[in-house]
Amino acid sequence: MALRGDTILTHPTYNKGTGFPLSERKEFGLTGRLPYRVNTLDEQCHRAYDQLKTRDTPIRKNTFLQSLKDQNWVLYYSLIQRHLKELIPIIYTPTQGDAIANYSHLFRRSEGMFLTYPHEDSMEQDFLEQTRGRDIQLFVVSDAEAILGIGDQGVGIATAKSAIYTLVGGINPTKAVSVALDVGTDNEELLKDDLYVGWPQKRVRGADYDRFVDKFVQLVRKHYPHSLLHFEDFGVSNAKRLLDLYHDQHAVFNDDVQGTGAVALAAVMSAVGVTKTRLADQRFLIYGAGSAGLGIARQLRDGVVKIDGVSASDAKRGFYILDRHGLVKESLGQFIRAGQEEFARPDAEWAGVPTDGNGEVGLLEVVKKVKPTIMIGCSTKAGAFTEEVVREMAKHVERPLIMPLSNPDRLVEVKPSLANDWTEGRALMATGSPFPPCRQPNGKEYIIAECNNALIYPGLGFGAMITEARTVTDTMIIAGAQRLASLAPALRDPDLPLLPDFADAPMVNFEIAVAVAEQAIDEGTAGVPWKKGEVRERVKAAQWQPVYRDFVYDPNGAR
Ligand SMILES: NC(=O)c1ccc[n+]([C@@H]2O[C@H](COP(=O)([O-])OP(=O)(O)OC[C@H]3O[C@@H](n4cnc5c(N)ncnc54)[C@H](O)[C@@H]3O)[C@@H](O)[C@H]2O)c1
Ligand SMILES: O=C(O)C[C@H](O)C(=O)O
Ligand SMILES: [Mn+2]
Repeated sequence: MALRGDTILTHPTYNKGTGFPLSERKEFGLTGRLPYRVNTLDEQCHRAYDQLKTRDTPIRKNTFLQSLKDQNWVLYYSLIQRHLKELIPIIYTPTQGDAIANYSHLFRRSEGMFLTYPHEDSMEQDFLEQTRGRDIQLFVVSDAEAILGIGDQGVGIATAKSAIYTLVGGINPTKAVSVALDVGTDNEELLKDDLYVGWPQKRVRGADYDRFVDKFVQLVRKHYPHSLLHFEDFGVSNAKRLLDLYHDQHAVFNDDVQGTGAVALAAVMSAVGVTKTRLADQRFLIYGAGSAGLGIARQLRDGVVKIDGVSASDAKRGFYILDRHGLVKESLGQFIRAGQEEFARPDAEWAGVPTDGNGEVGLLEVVKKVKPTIMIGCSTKAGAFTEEVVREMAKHVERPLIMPLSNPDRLVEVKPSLANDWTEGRALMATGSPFPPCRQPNGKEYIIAECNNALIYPGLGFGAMITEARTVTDTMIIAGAQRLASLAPALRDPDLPLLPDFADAPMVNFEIAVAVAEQAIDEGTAGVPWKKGEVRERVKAAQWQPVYRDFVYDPNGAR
């Protein structure tokens, strides 16, 4: 390595702080630059954790950790790895929502790559400046139009998604880049804010937007043909459309559509294990039919087909989806958005069911008529699953599965404690953000599974990346979901949570990566000539660990 002195101390990839051993201090010109004591990584983590504890709110803890990440990656990842369950909600959902919403005000140091619409002409040069000499395997890109459930955040960058890839999936952070595609914002608050750091113009849409995104995707394809391109929090009019557009060109993955679909399928498989029924026996109600809601609907439908051997048209009959205009039924016409039409219910089926003044059928009426066994929320509408709705559902089903998946936590369709009370502790539950356990009337504690795509996307992505998969197929995703479901605690004991705990997420995602890689090899999507039997060892060997590596000074070497 050719870096020396302050340059190495201010470079988060190489900095070890007081962790530099004496020999390296001498070699890199640091002896006079650091205090006497050489600390172990354990000691450094101890100190950083003590400092973190003095920050009294989640957002202050988030800022502290961000600053640590700007200084020393090994220390940052090692500290979080030691306190994974406590700190994931600080760096990721739900706190990350506040951090992104306040990005311009909390701003200290930029991280990742910013490709901004008015600089379109220099995009290739900008891209190459940021990636030169690097072996990039993963791009996590967002245009920040639909960040969690909090909407358009302009220049919000999905760095937390990348950090989770490292923490949970074992991706080397030097091989991952977060990219902000800044095409403006329609968020008036941001446009009026003098401190806003993004491009303060209305969002570019239509052909200009498509050209800009395409330019970026083609750069990824040209310079990193074997990388995985992960799309995050794009608006509903673009998410699925872009996924379909690039699906056959490159290994692309939309987390909100596919990651959420996969983790929801695993939770539902776990629940049907508890109720000893089949996927094909369920009546699914999905409330909020945007990127996530439709991704889940399609994934569950495909799961019913693949796992229970039912035809696609029969499988589809079990689905009822609702959006802003209530139940999606054929007569909604122009209000049916692309992707919803395949789930639209025939009107004849709803004859005689009470509607509002506009002929729309609301949630309560759908629950009364359909008697769903599963109700999933991805609407961003806090409290939409009211007491009346939940009690009505629980009247007809012994163990209703209720999954309010909207994030962050303040946007959940129903708080688990309320759903637990209203169903006398009978509800099986999984949420998008972490929630405390509930107490059932029999005195038992019920742990609420966290059904967040972070429980699966790091493994899905790693499996695709390591095999240099040419495309990410539905069958690879189902293989990952099935492996996740097989690890569900509820399958061992129905009183246990529907999904593994986040503390076990690294082990779980290792298994998911293996399953996805094996599937890619089986179906011929893999670009590497591996045999299935070697996958486990390959994945293990490729996982990055946050430990200090020895450095040798070489004035002529790379940095
Ligand atoms: N748990 C997870 O892993 C996970 C993953 C992805 C998204 N989410 C959450 O799901 C929510 C939706 O995300 P998305 O990416 O699908 O957003 P989206 O904007 O694509 O979809 C939201 C949908 O909800 C509909 N909607 C809004 N208000 C409604 C209302 N009052 N009644 C019925 N429908 C309504 C919208 O019309 C839209 O179709 C967000 O809160 C997001 O954080 C959770
Ligand atoms: O970011 C998350 O917590 C999950 C999901 O991708 C979301 O958009 O809500
Ligand atoms: Mn998301």
